[in-house]
Amino acid sequence: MAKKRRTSKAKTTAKKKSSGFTFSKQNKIIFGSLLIVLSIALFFSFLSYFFTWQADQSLLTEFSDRNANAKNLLNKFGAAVSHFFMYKGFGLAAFVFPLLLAITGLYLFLGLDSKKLWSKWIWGLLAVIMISISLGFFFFEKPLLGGVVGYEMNDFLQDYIGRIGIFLVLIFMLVVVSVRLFNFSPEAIGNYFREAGIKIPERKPRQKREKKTAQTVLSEDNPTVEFDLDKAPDGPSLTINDAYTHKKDIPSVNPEAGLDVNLPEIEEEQIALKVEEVVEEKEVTDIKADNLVKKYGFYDPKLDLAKYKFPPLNLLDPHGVSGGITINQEELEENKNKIVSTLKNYKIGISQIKATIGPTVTLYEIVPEAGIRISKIKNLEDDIALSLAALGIRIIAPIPGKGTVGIEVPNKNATIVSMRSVISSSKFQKAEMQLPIAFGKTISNETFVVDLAKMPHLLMAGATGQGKSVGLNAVITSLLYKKHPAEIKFVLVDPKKVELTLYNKIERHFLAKLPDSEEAIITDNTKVINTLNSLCIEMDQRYELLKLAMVRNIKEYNAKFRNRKLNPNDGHKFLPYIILIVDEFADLIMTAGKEVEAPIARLAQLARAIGIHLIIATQRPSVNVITGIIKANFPARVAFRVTSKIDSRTILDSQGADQLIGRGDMLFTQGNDVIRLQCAFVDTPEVAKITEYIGSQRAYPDAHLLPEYVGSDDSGTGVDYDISDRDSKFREAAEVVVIAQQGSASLIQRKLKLGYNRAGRIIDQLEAAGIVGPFEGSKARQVLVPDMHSLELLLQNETNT
Ligand SMILES: Nc1ncnc2c1ncn2[C@@H]1O[C@H](COP(=O)(O)OP(=O)(O)OP(=O)(O)O)[C@@H](O)[C@H]1O
Repeated sequence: MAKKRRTSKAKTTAKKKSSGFTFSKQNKIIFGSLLIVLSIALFFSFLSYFFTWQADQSLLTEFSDRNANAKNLLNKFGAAVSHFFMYKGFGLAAFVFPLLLAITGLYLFLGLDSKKLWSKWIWGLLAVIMISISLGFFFFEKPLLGGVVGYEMNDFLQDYIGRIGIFLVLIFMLVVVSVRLFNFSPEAIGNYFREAGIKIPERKPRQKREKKTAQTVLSEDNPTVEFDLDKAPDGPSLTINDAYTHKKDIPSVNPEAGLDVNLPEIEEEQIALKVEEVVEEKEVTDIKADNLVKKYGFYDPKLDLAKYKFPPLNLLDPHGVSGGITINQEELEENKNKIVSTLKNYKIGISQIKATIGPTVTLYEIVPEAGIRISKIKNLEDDIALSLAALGIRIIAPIPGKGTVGIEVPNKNATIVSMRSVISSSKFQKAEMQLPIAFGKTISNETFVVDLAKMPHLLMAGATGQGKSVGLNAVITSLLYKKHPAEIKFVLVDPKKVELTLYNKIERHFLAKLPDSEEAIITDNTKVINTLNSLCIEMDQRYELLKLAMVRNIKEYNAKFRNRKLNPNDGHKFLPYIILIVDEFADLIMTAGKEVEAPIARLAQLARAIGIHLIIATQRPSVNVITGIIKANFPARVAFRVTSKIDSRTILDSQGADQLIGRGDMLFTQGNDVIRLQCAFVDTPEVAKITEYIGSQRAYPDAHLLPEYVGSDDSGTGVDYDISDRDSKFREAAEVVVIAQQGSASLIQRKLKLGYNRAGRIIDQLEAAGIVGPFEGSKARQVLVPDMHSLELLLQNETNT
């Protein structure tokens, strides 16, 4: 305490002391004006001394005589002071004193920070001496100009270093002043002239003034400097204007001047100049585009259907879910206790447990006690499921990014996540994505939105009745709620013939088809090959356009087209995104075989940049359907519930999909983390309402036409096979087919234990031999030979001919 008091006392005395030395504001004004008046008096005294010094010199001894009058404007005082400062002192350099006094007076009068005054005085006095010596040196015959100091010092120095020595000293002092006050450097001088050469004349004074302020701040220059700077512009400015021809020269950056405040200003101008030069190259097209934009505005692809209205939210059903999830405290408590006791039975202690309630499952995050092995908990999956008497328990050990182990337990009453709730969420509404998809909600009840353009293709799998079709509808609905018909087109492949038929109504708005096809939605697998090949042609054409436009992807291309930088006469057009959706890929592979795989793989590999994205759904995620090449190109995968761990591995490369609970419970991965989601539910009547709403609006005259593909119509079957090239199992296969009266490759596969490809080849050979009919989509082929006897005859005839 005592110490504190002592320090505070010391502070106050210090304050008192310092206030004794500093001027009050009024005193500053008074003293400042006194100095200004004094400086004016000195200035006029000095000025008139030049003309009166001879007349007044004799009076200097009669200072006390009141009758004696001096000729100086300030009479005897003026004469005496001027004599002292100019004659006996520094000659013309004495003018610096009134200047210093005036500056000091102004500082005090205006209440400016007087700390900088010191440097001004030091530089001022130095200037006085320097000017005085210089004048004494150059005007040795007129000693008044340099004063006694100038004369005597010259005299003194001459005795020791001679006139040349004095000259060199003066030059050196000039350099010192220039470096310290004007930041002189050889580069700066060069830059100054070059820069001045490209500047428009009226900007020059501004540059000067900026330089001056910068120096006042940084180098605390003295009044002399300011005086000199004020003079400076007149001299070089004329020559600088004449140097206008150096316009293209870009001044080099002066590293030394980099410390100076006014350097960024110079740098800015350099950058601006560089940019101008780059622009010059593209000038013609850019100016053209700018003019077009000025005249017609940006190109708007939506203009054809300018009055198109996006489907309103009320077309979607809230599915009875008004608020959020209802939490059942008892259930939570019960599950927690069961988890804790089960783990305890296996001697696994828990230091912390936390629950996150999602729409379908609740995630219990546990922090095991130190020293517990994570794998031990992971192995207890089935035991925990047993004790909780619940299906669909999944253990995530550890949860990526967190130091916890997660146990997902299904809620007794799952909440439906309505499509309406995810579409209306701000996350989806505000999504700045190219192709936003609101899949559903995460375990922490957050809306999950992803960009299909980034995926860039999606593989969906799930056993029948687990929510695949609803998932596909959720994807399409999301896009319909966000995209204008001009921006996106769907190519729909629906071998089941019933799942996607509803979208027929929006054919002329949102669907794409082959020019010669009647229906936009492809239900016949044979036609898929043509469509896929057509998409490959579209892909190649788009790449060509991108190359011509010198852009890397569809986003940049469309932006350039909107800015009217691409000429439609050169074949450029606004490119909508194309999304190919195949609802039953396994079926497609089974019927159309390898011919489908090649274009799909090609599209998957290359189509991302040009805006063609594939979504492929399958019930059977077996390895012969989802082959290595397909998997490699579909990093984004969705798994609904599957029946086996193997299926889960095929689709996700990890297990877990077999432990889902169905009804839209799904796992999503985009390459690394697997996220559990509850898929948004959109029912068929809702889809019907949306398509009805869109379909009833003005449409394009036709569906978006894909490039024509001229391939073999019978899709490569009906090829003549040489009898000698036939498969060794051909005869057996023919018998199997005739006995069963069913021309299917899978039958041959099963009965003869062959691979799919070989069975497919044999079927083609059977067709060529006239044993089975042509390919008929999802139906088995017709068997043209009624019985074994006929088959025998047919084959015999063949060998005879
Ligand atoms: N996200 C969901 N939320 C709630 N219920 C769902 C969800 N998804 C699907 N269901 C329920 O599951 C049923 C079957 O879904 P869906 O028709 O999508 O299955 P699927 O996998 O397409 O079957 P299939 O392969 O046989 O066509 C739906 O009728 C619905 O009752």
